Amino acid sequence: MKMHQIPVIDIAPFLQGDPEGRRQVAHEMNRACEEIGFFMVKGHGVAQDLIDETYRTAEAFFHLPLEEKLTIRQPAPHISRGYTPLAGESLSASLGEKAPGDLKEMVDMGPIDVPGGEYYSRPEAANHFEPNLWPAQPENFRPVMERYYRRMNRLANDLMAIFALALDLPEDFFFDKIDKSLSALRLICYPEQKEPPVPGQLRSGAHTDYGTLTILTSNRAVGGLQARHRDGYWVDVIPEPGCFVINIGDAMQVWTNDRWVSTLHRVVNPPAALSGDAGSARRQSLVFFHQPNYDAVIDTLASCYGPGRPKRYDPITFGEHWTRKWMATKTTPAVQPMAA
Ligand SMILES: O=C(O)CCC(=O)C(=O)O
Ligand SMILES: [Fe+2]
Repeated sequence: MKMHQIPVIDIAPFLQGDPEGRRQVAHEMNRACEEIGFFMVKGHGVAQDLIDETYRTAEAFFHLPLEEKLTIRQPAPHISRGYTPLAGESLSASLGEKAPGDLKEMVDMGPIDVPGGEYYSRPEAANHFEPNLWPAQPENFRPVMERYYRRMNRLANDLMAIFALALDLPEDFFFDKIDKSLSALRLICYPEQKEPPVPGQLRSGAHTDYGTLTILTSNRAVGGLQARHRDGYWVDVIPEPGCFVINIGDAMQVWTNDRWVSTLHRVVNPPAALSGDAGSARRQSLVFFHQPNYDAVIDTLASCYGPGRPKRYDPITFGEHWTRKWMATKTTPAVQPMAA
């Protein structure tokens, strides 16, 4: 059966530990990852209050005047921290497709609770552990975002254990590749569109995510997320209340030699008739990109290649893969830096 909709998977039977339930959850996830690379999870155990508080805190930040938001502006293109104003990134450029900047503004945060030490100061670690930039307003921004980041990391670790089972590996197979993860939390606001987009301009251009998996929550505004099925058509990803939308990223596709698909996705513009209608066209999302350690080598799993099925990818460290992708997407700044 083809997946014309994104499947919903209840992971409670996995988290509760009953062996039959664990196998069933892993089986469903394998199917979703083979066919469409997207699924929704329920039974994940994350408190709705935490999700709501994080969403509201992000919303309060985006409602601040631009000058205020620019106080934590991304310091340089190679540093994935801080605020990026409208059209400051073009995601389709990560796949070599030139397009105008995406119609979104965002805040990027990286690893928290970094212990420090030799591993974190090697030349290859450069840029991956930059300090986060915290705004003065809203006042609770930092504790809320740190709490959300930690909880998402825990959920991602649970999902990676399910992925290992789904690939017939020991449950802890991925742990030493993600225990110093480069995961990133990104808050995105796609404002209502008062002016029509220029040709080729989307809310987010078509791209794949770079890491292992992405955990997304968003409102249900029109002008939403679409995932491209392996058979070539676009499927609307409509979030179910209480569920997270999960998609897998490039690292899983390389590890599995294309058995699992790092699905192309994009965020489309709202219909012109709704332009300027703030109530229904503003989209906001909280996106947690789970990403391996910078020195984790992403190399095809032994079970995914062999006679008649050659390796399709050369091994690469995650740090190198991420840097290539990230740097390709940076556009010329749309807003001039403020005068000193
Ligand atoms: O905001 C969304 O729904 C998706 C964003 C996304 O795909 C990304 O930033 O990688
Ligand atoms: Fe994405």
